[in-house]
Amino acid sequence: MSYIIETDNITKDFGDFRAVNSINLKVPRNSVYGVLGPNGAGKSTLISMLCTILAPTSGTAKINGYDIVKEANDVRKSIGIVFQTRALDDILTGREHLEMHAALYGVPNDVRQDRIDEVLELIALGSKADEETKNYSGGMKRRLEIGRGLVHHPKLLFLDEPTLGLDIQTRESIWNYIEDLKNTIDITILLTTHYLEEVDNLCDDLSIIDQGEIIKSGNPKNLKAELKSDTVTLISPEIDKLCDIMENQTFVKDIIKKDDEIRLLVEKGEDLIPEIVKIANNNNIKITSIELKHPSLEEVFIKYTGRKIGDSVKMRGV
Ligand SMILES: Nc1ncnc2c1ncn2[C@@H]1O[C@H](COP(=O)(O)OP(=O)(O)OP(=O)(O)O)[C@@H](O)[C@H]1O
Repeated sequence: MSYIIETDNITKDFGDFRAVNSINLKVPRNSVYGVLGPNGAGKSTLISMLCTILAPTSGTAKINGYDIVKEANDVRKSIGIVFQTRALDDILTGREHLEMHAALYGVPNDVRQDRIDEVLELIALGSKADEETKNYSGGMKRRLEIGRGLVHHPKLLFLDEPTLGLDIQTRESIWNYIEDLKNTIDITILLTTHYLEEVDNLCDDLSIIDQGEIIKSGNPKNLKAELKSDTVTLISPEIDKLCDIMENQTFVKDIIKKDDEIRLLVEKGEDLIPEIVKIANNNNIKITSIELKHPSLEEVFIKYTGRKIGDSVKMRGV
């Protein structure tokens, strides 16, 4: 497989504090990759090194095949960056922002206008292109910032907390744009976030980073499946009898009874549903409702970090 990002024990110390500790990350081309971690986990420090803004203390990385220290210029040409802090000038129009960025990145004059029109269409801002950005909504501003990161046709786009501070509706519309980008152009997107739904909705693969280290990587579906803790909730008018029978089944790891329902903790719940229905039928027990719930990424995060993503980080040092 070809990787657009490959890091080799990349490490960053600030004085005697180790912010990023020997990270080995491999990001496949043309994917959306999530780096998930609580505040202070080291996400921005890692991204800053990959973008050549910060030099690593030790270790190294290749971006699009180029070394981040020895071939920094080639790395910069290969990437687009959208930082979490908003950086638009209120009195410039959307088009002017894109023109400035295109000039800054040396997009040749003869293709510049076409590129800008192409990006405006991609981020659906064509009709607002000549308005000052002070009149844009939060979501439009964010789309413009993403568009700005695309004008020079990067192979890799870094999105640092792309939906931080946006309301849920705007967040969902940004997710749709990111999804469209991935399907429309030849690009890899690396996004850092502490929103679990963002990773679940968008990312092909993810790494959980905590206290400067990668503690688990994989794709969201497999990471959830690995927890082996599906819940099958059953409702029945004969719940006590059903509970007695289910308690004796070897596939039931745990059982919780609440009012007229029981919850069975099982592995691979979808494979077991026919078996559960058959057992109930054989015992003449009517089931009025059956519901399967897979574990969420939140449960994955708690398993590997020992706490919820919103909780503060532990103190750490070298
Ligand atoms: N220039 C610096 N000097 C000293 N410490 C720093 C510096 N930059 C970052 N840190 C520390 O390194 C750790 C990682 O910070 P970083 O910004 O990379 O985390 P993060 O995961 O991006 O957090 P957030 O989600 O809040 O942006 C934090 O404890 C932070 O205080």
